[in-house]
Amino acid sequence: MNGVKLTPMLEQYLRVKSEYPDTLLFYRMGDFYELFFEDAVTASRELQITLTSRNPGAASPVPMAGVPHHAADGYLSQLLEKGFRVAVCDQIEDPKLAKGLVKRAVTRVLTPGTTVEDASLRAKEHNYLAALFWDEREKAGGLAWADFSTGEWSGLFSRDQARLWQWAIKMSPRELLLPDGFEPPRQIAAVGLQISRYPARPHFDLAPATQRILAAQGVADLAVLDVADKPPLVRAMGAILSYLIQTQKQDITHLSPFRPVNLSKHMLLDEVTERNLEIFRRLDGKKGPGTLVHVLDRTITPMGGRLLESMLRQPWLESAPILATQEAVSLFVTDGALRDAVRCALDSVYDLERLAARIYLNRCAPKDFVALRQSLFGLAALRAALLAVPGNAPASDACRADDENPEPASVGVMSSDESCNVLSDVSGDVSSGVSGDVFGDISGLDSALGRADGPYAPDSPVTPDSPVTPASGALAGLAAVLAQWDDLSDIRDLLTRAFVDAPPPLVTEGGLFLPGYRPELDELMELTEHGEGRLKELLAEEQQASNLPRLKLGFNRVFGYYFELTKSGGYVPEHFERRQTLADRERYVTPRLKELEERLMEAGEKRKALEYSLFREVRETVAACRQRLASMAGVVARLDVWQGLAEAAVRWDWTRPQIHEGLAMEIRAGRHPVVEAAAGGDYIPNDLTLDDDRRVLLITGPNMAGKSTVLRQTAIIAVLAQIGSFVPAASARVGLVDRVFCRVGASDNLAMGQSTFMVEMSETARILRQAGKRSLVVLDEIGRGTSTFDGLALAWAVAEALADREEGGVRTLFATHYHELTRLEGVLPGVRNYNIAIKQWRGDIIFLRRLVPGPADRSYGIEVARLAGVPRAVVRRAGEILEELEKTRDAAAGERAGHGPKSAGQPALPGIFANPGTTGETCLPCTAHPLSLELAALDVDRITPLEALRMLGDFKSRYGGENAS
Ligand SMILES: Nc1ncnc2c1ncn2[C@@H]1O[C@H](COP(=O)(O)OP(=O)(O)OP(=O)(O)O)[C@@H](O)[C@H]1O
Repeated sequence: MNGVKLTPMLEQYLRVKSEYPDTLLFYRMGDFYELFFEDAVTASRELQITLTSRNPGAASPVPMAGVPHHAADGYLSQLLEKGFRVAVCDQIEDPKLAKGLVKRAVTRVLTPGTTVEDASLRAKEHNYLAALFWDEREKAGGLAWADFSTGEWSGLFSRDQARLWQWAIKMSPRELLLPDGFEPPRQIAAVGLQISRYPARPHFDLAPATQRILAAQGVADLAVLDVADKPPLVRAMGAILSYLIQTQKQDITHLSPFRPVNLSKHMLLDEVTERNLEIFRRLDGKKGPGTLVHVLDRTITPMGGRLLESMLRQPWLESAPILATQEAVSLFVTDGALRDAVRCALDSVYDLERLAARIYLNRCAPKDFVALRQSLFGLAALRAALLAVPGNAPASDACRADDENPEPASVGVMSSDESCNVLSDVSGDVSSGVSGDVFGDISGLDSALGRADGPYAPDSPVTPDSPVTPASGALAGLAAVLAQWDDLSDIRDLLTRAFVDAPPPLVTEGGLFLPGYRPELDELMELTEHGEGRLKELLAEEQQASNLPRLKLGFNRVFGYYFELTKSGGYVPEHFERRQTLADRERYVTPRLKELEERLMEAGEKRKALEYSLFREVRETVAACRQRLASMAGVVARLDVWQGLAEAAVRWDWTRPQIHEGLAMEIRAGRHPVVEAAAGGDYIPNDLTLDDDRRVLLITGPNMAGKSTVLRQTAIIAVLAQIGSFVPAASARVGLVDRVFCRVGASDNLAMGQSTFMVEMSETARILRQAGKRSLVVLDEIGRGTSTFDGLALAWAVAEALADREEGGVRTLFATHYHELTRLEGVLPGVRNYNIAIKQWRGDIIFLRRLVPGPADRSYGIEVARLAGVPRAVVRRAGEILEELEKTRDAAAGERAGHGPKSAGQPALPGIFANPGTTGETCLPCTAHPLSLELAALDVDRITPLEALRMLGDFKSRYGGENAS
């Protein structure tokens, strides 16, 4: 900037820019937004727009780049997508009236986490802005997140910083606010979260945070929001509000009531499990095909998609909402006509939730009202579809879309006829807003289902293992929804009367409203659109009244409109005022012509101004209905999720699982939904049971046999069951799961600054500490990332620690190539061997994909390598080496034991597995060392460092042998 001669305009620019140093400043000049200096260079590179200069030819030219203001949205969303923050500086006075330089000010700051424009949002995904605060002295922290585009917000308090970071990764916010100086772990950089740093004061300060929250939520006490005793969470929430106020330049009042995550009500799926189960992204980080959500998501509206996403992130842990959802899904499964009709109606419902928020925030364009109007017609159609259930045919015939889906063979719910009868009998309460469902109850359905005498009444808990039978709750749920239904017909009628079908993009240009909406506007429209006709009418009147058939109408810049007569003489009416005399003609005006002309001239401007004010009036009317809109958006989201889950169930032939509060899981003919979708009809289903006798399944089998698949399908079935979905199995009984841990051996996380093995072990440590009796642990080849002996020893110890618990082993599926582990069966309670069967045929192996009891005989790694196309010579050589290794192993075992056991495919571990003097029975530490038992029982999270030190001394003195002090 040195040497640049600053004009007043550039001085103004730099003054504004200095207040927004971390943003690109879009500076309004006429019909363009211009960027200068560094910003111009950046924008021209990122947006591929021309870089020019403000003062070409000057000694120090000022770089400049610009975009037309009417096309700014597209450019803004590109910048947001790339992670930039943009301050929009508008002219805040009419340039025509300005004395000197036009006043300008930043009217909003756009950031990736606060955007509300569709172009910068993904329809079926939330767009979270998050803030994390950690109080080092109190050892407690809070993470809050808000979707500004919908108004949903939530968060959690924890005394475990690692847990907060895990949640931060899991919620994957577009932007994360951190207090200055608070360093995030390296994972955060690796997962690509955008961090914005803010001074702790005043953004995270407790007192102002409290004030901001109370004002934003319209409550007098934080206790109402259940955060009064969670100061770090209050600080994080306060930071979010402060950031929103700062960027949006307006009060933030549209957020729904804050609901902290209630960990006791939801199944916990940490971010590693989500990743390993490929729920939202494949292991390679990509979205789309290959993920569970891609197979499952048959929702139609954005709200439905987002609700499904929330449900998958936090499945329920309580049976009531699961059963309620199952009931509703069952109804849509059995009644294909209803499902079709509802799908058809949903098709015309746009993103009601975000539309309502945009309108409320005054960030809407005319097209938003047209979309809203259409959505409200969709609401009426939706209600008609639901009401038509008793008659069945009429509503669905009109828009029956696809009959290709076969009905599922077995669904244990009532017939649609039975359903219909109940539909109109029961009323209930419909919760407001989509977010109402996400982390709390689905109150409409729950309350309808939780009838005092019903099997799912909240105070009649499902007893362990008691089967849950279908009930007529779905109809009650639907009836409850219908009883509270609001078509918003007043708003629909208003919008129908008001807006044309294809309004222009800008509110200031006019052309938005329909004739007949307001008489005064009609007049102006008539003038602007039919002004010429009016003039012609006046001409005809004058010609007739004065009998001047040769009278003409003309226009010039000096006089405007005029009448013209030739000088041939003759009569000139009295009210004609001469304006100009030419050689052969004279030009006149009349009072009526002047008045008409004035009205014509003004009409264009007046019309624009009137339309603008009418637009604002309509906006305010609709904004006042935000609560009703949000409430219906919630209803639509729920219906959409129900029908979507039903559609998936029918499409993939899934069944309704039985949920119970015991610990057993029985899956008959289970399938992995994603692998099945790819394999088509070739998928081979498997049975799997976890119960008291079979608590820890050790699954062996050749590479490629299908171990990981069966492991993950079980976890996925549990997740699906607990969101209330049907599951890919012929039948399933699922004992409620409070946490799923899914770890895959050699996941590479170099980018996160940890070695593969380190990552694996820290994840394993977390499981051993956190997994409880109700958890489901899925371990896929743990221990593979180190030397064989270390790996085997660790895998062994981990399996022991999970199986050998006072309250009974943790439900665990453990896939391993360490065949030695199979010896744990019969030694530790609940451990059972399974393998995935193969067949050998002419030296090749055939994968049968069947899970069968018993251990596998060996790994068949070399055979699989051959199948994979490893060159023959290498395969042959590997065979020879394997033979040598086995001979050495047998000889060594023979030396030590005389006749040691022939281990299955792995070298025995000296000193651990060989047991001299026995005849080949299992020789591992059948009973664990007392120290390991004590360690296993120790809850490290609950002891202080001092206690730990004391215990260490104690262990050393008791088990330290000679060296014990
Ligand atoms: N039940 C099944 N039916 C059909 N195909 C299957 C089935 N199970 C697995 N497959 C196919 O086999 C492939 C390998 O399965 P998977 O990764 O589960 O094997 P694995 O035993 O875990 O192998 P490795 O030990 O090498 O990790 C899958 O990608 C899938 O294509």
